[in-house]
Amino acid sequence: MSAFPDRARVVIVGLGGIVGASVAHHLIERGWDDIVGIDKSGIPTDIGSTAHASDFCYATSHDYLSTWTTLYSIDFFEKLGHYARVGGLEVARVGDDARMNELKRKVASGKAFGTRASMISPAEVKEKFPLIEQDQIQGALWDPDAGLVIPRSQTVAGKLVDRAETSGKLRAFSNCPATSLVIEGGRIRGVVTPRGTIMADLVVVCAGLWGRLIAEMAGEDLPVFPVDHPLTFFGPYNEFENTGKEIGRPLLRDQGNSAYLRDTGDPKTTEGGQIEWGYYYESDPRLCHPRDILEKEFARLSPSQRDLELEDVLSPLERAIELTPILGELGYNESHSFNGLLQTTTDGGPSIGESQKVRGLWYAVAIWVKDAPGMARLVADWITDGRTAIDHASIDYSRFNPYALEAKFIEERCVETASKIYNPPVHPREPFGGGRNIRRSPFYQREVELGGHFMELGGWERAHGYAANEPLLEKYASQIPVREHEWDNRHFWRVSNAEHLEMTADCGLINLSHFHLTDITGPDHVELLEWLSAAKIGGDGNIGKGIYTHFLDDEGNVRADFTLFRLADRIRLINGADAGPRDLHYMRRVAQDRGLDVTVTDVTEKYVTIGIWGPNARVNLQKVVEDPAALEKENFPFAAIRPIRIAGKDVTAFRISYVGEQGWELHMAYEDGLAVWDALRSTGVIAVGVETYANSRRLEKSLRLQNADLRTDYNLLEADLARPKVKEADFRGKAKHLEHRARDHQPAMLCTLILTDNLDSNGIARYPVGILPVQDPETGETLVDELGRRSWTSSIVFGPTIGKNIALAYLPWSHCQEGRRLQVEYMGETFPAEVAGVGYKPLYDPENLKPRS
Ligand SMILES: NCCCC(=O)O
Repeated sequence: MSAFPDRARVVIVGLGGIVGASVAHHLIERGWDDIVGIDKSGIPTDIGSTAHASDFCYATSHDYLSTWTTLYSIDFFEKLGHYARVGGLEVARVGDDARMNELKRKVASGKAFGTRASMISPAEVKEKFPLIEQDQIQGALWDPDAGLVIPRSQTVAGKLVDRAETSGKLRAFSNCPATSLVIEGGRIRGVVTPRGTIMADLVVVCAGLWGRLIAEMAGEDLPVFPVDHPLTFFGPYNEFENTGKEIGRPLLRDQGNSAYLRDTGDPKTTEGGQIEWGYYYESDPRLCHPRDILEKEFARLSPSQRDLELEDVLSPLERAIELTPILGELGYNESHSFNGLLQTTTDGGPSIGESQKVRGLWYAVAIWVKDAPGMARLVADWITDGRTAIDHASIDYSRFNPYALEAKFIEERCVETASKIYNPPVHPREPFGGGRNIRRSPFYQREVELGGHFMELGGWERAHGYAANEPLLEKYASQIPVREHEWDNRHFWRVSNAEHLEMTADCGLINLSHFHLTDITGPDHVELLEWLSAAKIGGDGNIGKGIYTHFLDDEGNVRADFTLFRLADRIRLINGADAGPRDLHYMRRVAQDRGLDVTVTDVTEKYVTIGIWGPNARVNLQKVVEDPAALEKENFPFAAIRPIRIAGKDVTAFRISYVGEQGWELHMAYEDGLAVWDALRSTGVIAVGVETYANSRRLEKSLRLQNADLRTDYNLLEADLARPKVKEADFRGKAKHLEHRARDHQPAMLCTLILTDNLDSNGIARYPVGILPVQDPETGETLVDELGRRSWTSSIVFGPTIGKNIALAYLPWSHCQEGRRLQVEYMGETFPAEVAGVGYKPLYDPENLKPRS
């Protein structure tokens, strides 16, 4: 063993798990050396979740990033000779139509993201998996590429570490916990261990179940929580003895019963042939704070394998025996069964990326085995290049607002996500029930009185529509279909579409208090934003203007989309609630890296915003402002910002529109908000729910949303957001952007699609939600562009003014023709679609005359 080092380029905390080992491997692959890995246990770990994981790899999911990371991992494990591609089943029991529909949706997501999952009949299931009672099921998803890491991910972790050590680029130290971090001037300097302090430029925390304890050393928290997960064993099961098969049968998921099953294969190649049956406590998840995880010497099996009472799982086990009677025939191996700890998280995603507080401290926590090599590849690329092969917004630790890193919130949300690991299916629009009412606008009580239908974003309670507007349903009945399919209608309120139409005919107020607001001040604030933004920011002519622009990454791809106010002494960035926190941390880091003297401050809770839009926006606003003439078209040009006064309060009015109508965003101090709301409502203008703003009118206007339609997977020209001219000043991504402009066409374009017919095979009109693969009707295959990127609906909604389902999707250049016929797949059925516009193409008011009226 090498001498204990006192310095390294990188220290990995938690090297012994599959995540730590994979990070070491990928950093080395990206050219890093002088890496030290430490682990509080053995290497490979004998106490972490890698030591007991079931090692499933199912790639098919509704999340593109996790499909990508799992497919990458499968390939990685297979190349190492450690993957059994036995295939995986997910069954729907007779009577469980919700599960059956979910499986069909999953197959569609698989087609969108590139898996080979398909639906198969009960007879086909029986053929693949003879242990099943065929009459218990109505169908199944079959993924031929699902499988298991063999013999265990723990073995792979050991092998990766051995290889890395052999390369001379990694030194590994087991039984060496991190006891504190050395942090100076907001930067990581090293890790303290009982064996000595290792100074380092970078520290990557891969400590899995104990990750929160390491984050605490940096004064921050991770939104993750270990949760019990019963793993039970039945045997002996020696059907595959001497067959040479590591694993004999496909994997079986029975999510309707919150359970799964697998065999452990040939006893000669494993620990003895058994069947593993696993379960998730979904009605009563049992969290275990990392502080309460036992030390090794006190644990019966290991700290992450906690004792299990069979009675706790008896009733789901009985249901499992109905499906797979063999479980009742084999003996229960009590001594080998346990509650394995796995990580659950507040939003289902891991915590990856640089610390919010300490530069050079990175987290890679809450990663399942199936994603570990893929996530490690992203981490290594991110650390090395500042970007990753696919957009990483959904895993970035910077995505969390401060309230989302508080203990109570973490616990509430983790309980909720733990209760939804398998069942019931999660609707794409499903709001969280826990961790609510964190942020309420000053008009919240008024909205409650109006019968607001609330969902949450960025901690804000947002009304998507108001019961008080239901009388409008009669007025617009012919334009607002009743959604007969429960799934299409879930978490949707028909009144929202009536509000949409009323705003179009007259005027409406929209509560936009959820905007994430960041003030950038200091001598270099313009220089920072000039460097980051594609639009020109500097120059006195821009003072008093609102500017819509983007941050690009070094590849010229879109990483942020927002408006900003160029004020005399500051820039205020107005951002989506979802995207804002990441952009705030990004600006701070870039300013620091470039040595700029700026202060970046989150002012989200200090100000609120109301939108007033519609053909009568001006006349209504003129009724309550102190100087009505100032609102006249000639006095208040489009995109201008002007101070106005309403109800004796100072308001910053911004003439802009995300809903394609005449009107303003009105920004004011939080404490002035209620008076302004009441004054505006006194004119008789209705409150319009945020559904119109965020979804229905947005898509009628072909407007793009960051983290849905805009991602770093596509460039600014593909998103059709490039300006006519490129600004003089240099900016991040400019060189690549110029290269993109020089092409005669882009590999793909973000297009507007309409569903030309939405009747399903039962004659029911459908209003699809979620991810739908976009296919060529000739072949039935999902479209793929020349860079291998697949086409799916990044947004989809019914537009009541247009009377059709409208979607946005990136299409390969070969299919970018207006009128081109396509199809989309939803719940096992295909619907004809058509390209309504290549690139940015509003279907409502295509000339954009209304906002400028
Ligand atoms: N803990 C076992 C994982 C099972 C699954 O991936 O469904």
